[in-house]
Parts: sequence; C-alpha cells; structure tokens
Amino acid sequence: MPDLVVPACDFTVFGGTGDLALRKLLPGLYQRERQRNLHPDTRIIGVSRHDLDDAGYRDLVTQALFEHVPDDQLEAGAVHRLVSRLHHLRLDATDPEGWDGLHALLKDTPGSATEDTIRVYYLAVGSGVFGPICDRLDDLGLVTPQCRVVLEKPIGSDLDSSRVVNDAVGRVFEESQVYRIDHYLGKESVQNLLVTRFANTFLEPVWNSRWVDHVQITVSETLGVAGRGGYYDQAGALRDMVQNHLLQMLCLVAMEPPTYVGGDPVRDEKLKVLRALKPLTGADVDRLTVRGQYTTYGEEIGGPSTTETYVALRAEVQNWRWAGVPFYLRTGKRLARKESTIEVVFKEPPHAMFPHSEGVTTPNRLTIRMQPDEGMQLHLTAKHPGPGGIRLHPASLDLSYDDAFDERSPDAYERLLLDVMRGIPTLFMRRDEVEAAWEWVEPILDQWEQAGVEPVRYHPGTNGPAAAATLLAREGRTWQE
Ligand SMILES: NC(=O)C1=CN([C@@H]2O[C@H](COP(=O)(O)OP(=O)(O)OC[C@H]3O[C@@H](n4cnc5c(N)ncnc54)[C@H](OP(=O)(O)O)[C@@H]3O)[C@@H](O)[C@H]2O)C=CC1
Ligand SMILES: O=C1O[C@H](COP(=O)(O)O)[C@@H](O)[C@H](O)[C@H]1O
Repeated sequence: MPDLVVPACDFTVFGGTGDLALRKLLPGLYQRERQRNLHPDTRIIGVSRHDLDDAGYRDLVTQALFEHVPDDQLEAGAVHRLVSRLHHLRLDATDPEGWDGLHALLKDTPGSATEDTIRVYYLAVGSGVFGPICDRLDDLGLVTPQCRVVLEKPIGSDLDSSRVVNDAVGRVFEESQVYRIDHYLGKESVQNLLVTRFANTFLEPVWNSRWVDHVQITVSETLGVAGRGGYYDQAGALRDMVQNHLLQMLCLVAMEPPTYVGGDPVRDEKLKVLRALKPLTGADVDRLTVRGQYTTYGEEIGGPSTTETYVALRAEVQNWRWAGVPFYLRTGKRLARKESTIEVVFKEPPHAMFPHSEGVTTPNRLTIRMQPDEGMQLHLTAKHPGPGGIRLHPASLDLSYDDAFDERSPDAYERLLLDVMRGIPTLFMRRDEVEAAWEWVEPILDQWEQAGVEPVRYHPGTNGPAAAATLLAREGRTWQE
C-alpha cells in the first residue's frame, strides 16, 4: 500500500516538451507514480507549440524517462501507468486563439468540470508568457478557487519586471493559489536544515554572532550552459542562482524559529532575513562582489558576451543574531566539482589550553551537503589515540543520508510537485520574498552595469576566479574546498 495518495487533479504543464518538463518534472512525476502517490484519476496535460498528438507526446515522454531515470528505477508497469495519463495540446500561449482543445479537455470531460476539481497549471515557460496564460485561462472559465498555478523562476529579470509578472498573475489567482517554485527548497538536505536547527536544542545557543565566525554557501556546477544559452546569456549567475536559490538557503540558515512549520510562519521569517540584508551599493559592490566568466563561454553561446557565469559575494544580515557575521555566497558553472554545500564556521575556542595546539586546531565547522551525497558533517578536534601526550587531530561526526536511511532520497521536484497537488505552500516563495530578493540583488546589477564591471575570466575545471579567494583572504579566511 502507498503511504500517501494525493488528491486527483488535472496537472497541465505549459512547456510540456521543454527541457525542464522532460528532464525534471515528468521523471519526478514518474517516481511518485512508482510509489503510487498519484490518484488514479489524475491527468497530465503537456502544452506546447509542438505538433504532437497524445500518442506522440507519450512516445516523447517515454524516451525522456528512459534517458533521465536510472535503469534500476525503471519499472514497465509504472512507466505505462504514467504514460497513460498523458495528453498533449498544441497551442501558442501568446495567441488567444487555439485554446479550444484545452478548454474541452479540462471542462468537458465528465467528472472534471466541477468547482471542486483541482487544476494545477505549471508554467514551465518564460515568465513573459505567464500573464497571457493566466488571462486566457480566466477568460475560458478555467480558474476556480481550487486551481493552483506554479511559477518557474526566474520571475522577471529585475524588481519592476517581477512586479509586472506578479501583478498579471495576481489579477487572476489569489496569492494563496500561487506556488513560486525554488527547487532548492525541495532538496532533502535543505529541509533537513530546518529540522536540524529546530527539532534539536544543541545548535540554538551557538547559532549566532557570538559563536559563528562566518557562513559559506556554495553551489558549484561542472556543466556549462549547453542548450540554454539563449536564456542564460540574458540572465547570468546573479539572476539565475543568487537571487533565488542562494538567498533562500541563506534565509534558512539565518531565520528565527517560526511558530510552526507552515506556509506563512516560515515565509514571514525568511522575509525578515531578506529585509535585514545589508544593501550592497556603489563602492561596496566593487569591493564585495566578484563577477566571473569561464573562458570558453563565448564559444559555447556562439559569440562574445559580458554575462557572468560565476558570482562570489559577501553579504551581512543586519539583526541582533547575526550582526557582523559575513555570509559568503558563491556559485558558478564549469567549475571543478558539482557540489552544493553550506558551511557554518564557528569561532576558535577563546583560550588555547593544550600545549602545542596553536595552528593544529581548526575551527569547528558544520557542513551541510546538499549534493552530492546528501548529509551533514560536524568537524571538530579530537585527541589522537595513544600514550604520547595529548596530540590534537581533526575528526568529524558524519551523517550520510545514504548510510542512515534505506529510502532513496527523492529529487527536489518530486516533493514539490506532490506539495502543489496537496495544497501545501510552505516550500514555495511568496510574492514579497521574491520581490525582497530582487530589491537586494538589483543594486548589484545596476552597479555592475554603471561601472562597466567586466567579468574576470576563469578556466573551466577550476575553482573559479582568483578574486573570489581574495574576497575571503582579505579577512583572513578561506573557502572550504
Ligand atoms: N531547464 C531547467 O533546468 C530549468 C528551467 N527553469 C525555467 O523553466 C522555464 C522553462 O525552461 P526550459 O524547459 O529549460 O525551456 P525550454 O526552452 O527547453 O522549453 C520551453 C517549453 O515551452 C514551450 N513554449 C515556449 N513558448 C511557448 C508558447 N508561446 N506557447 C506554448 N508553449 C511554449 C516550448 O515548446 P514549443 O517551443 O514547442 O512551444 C517548450 O516546451 C523557464 O522559465 C526556465 O527559466 C527553471 C529552473 C531550471
Ligand atoms: O535553477 C537552476 O538550477 C540549476 C542547478 O540546480 P541543481 O539542483 O542541479 O544544483 C542550474 O544549473 C540552472 O542554471 C538554474 O536555472
């Protein structure tokens, strides 16, 4: 028996033939199908301008499952069940004509036309099309209080454009119906950060500026922008990664305990953190941010560009708990490793009481590994065994999810897609959060533009520009590699 069967819904993916849908959303739904979490009546409707009928779409998705689901997780029965739910409708979301097929499918099928039908509209298309899609759905009477709309990031490309998009969506959907996805919030280890902080007591007394020296948040990728150059070259790493994923992780590290883990309490606390970020403007941007580009980027996208593929920066949360603690963030493409980590580095003990311990001890550090090998490590100093006096040695307490739990760690999208079907908004961003993040990021973009800050070059397969190391070295610190 499955643990959980989520309510039946009509799940429509605008952009159903795109990279995100085929690589993440449908494989994610497949995994949930395999666990039998999807209701037997749930239908999945892909929408795109592709000339595909249902059979063609089913073939396309089957191929995608074979490509993106590990072989040992492919089960013929589950593939068949998922594929049988699929439909495809060809329409241009920017054209008010041609929506009859979608209307007929969602409205006219017996049993699916009531006010109670849960309809999920997943907008896996550029945010410029969100408004027109919502308007059309509304015109066709396809929006009821039971409907939910999922918005992919990035929402706009700056504060003003994100407001325009949010206004357009908000004219049709109530805020409670809007699910702004940030897939990092669906990662098991990111959620575990909440549990580690708030379901245990030992961290809370030291989780503040008195004991924490600094925090490092790293999302390092080995891939370039293959196949996404058109989008990426307009966006760059600050918009693509920092404005959303990295700031969300910073929020989870820095936020105060919510009264309970529910949509608004968690999001209220994250919002307070975003609003407490010290603004980076003018000369501070020049001093505290690093903009990089890998040397083969131009070749990859087919021409010269000044878009950054790497960002490192130093942020501060100006509140009682975190005053003066640097939060160093960095992210980049074509780096040496695929790795996402949060490092909370504690201060040195106030007094070096062991003889010869100077230079031998390293500060305590909590590493939260989001990928690969999700887990956590607490680095400490231990006594080296043996009678030769007290010799200090670095050691660590290790929690690896793979070792600790039998279950496969689900991909972030799996969790988030089920949450949408169940109507649980906690791990999605509220409008005010997205806008507060843009408010903080925008002056950095402005200063880079006004000052003509060109990205510094770094070689693929390295740790990024040397300037990122200097950012920390100036303050006597180093990145944890
Ligand atoms: N790919 C990823 O890993 C991630 C993507 N995202 C976001 O998700 C969104 C989609 O990204 P991605 O899948 O990579 O993009 P792709 O370009 O691969 O796919 C876009 C999809 O949208 C469809 N589409 C585009 N314009 C229209 C239109 N006017 N009417 C109907 N369908 C349309 C395309 O099909 P057709 O051309 O046939 O119409 C295709 O199915 C973007 O906003 C992106 O920023 C966010 C995080 C990660
Ligand atoms: O949202 C995005 O995230 C991916 C990185 O996600 P991960 O889960 O593989 O770490 C990034 O490649 C992409 O550019 C960005 O849009």
